Amino acid sequence: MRPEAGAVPVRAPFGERLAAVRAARGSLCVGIDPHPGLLADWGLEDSPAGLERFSLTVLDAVGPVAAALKPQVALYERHGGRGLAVLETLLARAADAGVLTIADAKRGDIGSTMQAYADAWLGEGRPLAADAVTLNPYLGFESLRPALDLAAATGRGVFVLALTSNPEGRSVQHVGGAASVARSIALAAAAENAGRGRGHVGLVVGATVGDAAQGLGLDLAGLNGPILAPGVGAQGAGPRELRAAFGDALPSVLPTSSRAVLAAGPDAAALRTAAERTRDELA
Ligand SMILES: O=C(O)c1cc(=O)[nH]c(=O)n1[C@@H]1O[C@H](COP(=O)(O)O)[C@@H](O)[C@H]1O
Repeated sequence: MRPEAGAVPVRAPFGERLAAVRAARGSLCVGIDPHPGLLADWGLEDSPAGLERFSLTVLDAVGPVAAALKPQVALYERHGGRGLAVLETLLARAADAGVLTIADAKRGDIGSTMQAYADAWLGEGRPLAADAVTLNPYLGFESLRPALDLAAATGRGVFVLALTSNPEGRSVQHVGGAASVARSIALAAAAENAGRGRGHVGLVVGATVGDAAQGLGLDLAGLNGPILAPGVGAQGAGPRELRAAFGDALPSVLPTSSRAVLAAGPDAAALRTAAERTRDELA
């Protein structure tokens, strides 16, 4: 059972919990992206019932061999309230099973509204609260303050977009050269984590970004927090791309793959094997 809203959190800081899970299960994060085409491939309807079967199958098959599961919330939102109810069920079942969840919601808004997003995705006892949430800093890193503070207070984490895996990201994130937008986000995240054992403020840096992090002077090894690296598999990144993108910071990286692992379903054993193989190839 989840604690009531307002109850004192009992969990350890997110960075500590993540480190413990990684030591036991490795570093792969598997995205749960129930695209209509994948549901069809699995013989499931594009409906809340299909979504639930898909989500819980991935949880049971992959949860025990992954560092975290990352549901992409748009693929639940497109089913309206019943889709969000499935996401709620998935998050609750994962919490009961001791599987860490990162809600890929990419939220970001002016401070007063950000407070509501923070409460929705990180608030104690809230139905959609995950262990961590992805955040979009386009309104300014400091606009994320409610989520940064609530995550710290509740033992949860955030992953702030810095260098995204899509080619269009550079038109915003690389702007400024030596004082790039991406570097300013990385510096702000590192400042949040300073003085903490293992920081709760992570960054999103795509596995596909090549040498952009070094080129723009991002000190990823000095972040003192986790780095979510989507782009493994379907977007073309593998072990070589991860090494090139992260170098010394690799121990902090959670390589992240969705479609390439999910395509192995619906058979649970095949799904688990695909996740283990991906994890071990990247280790
Ligand atoms: O925040 C994310 O998760 C994310 C950031 C990013 O830079 N690139 C990126 O692909 N993602 C998400 O990661 C997942 C990638 O899925 P696959 O390409 O199927 O592995 C999708 O849910 C994306 O929305």
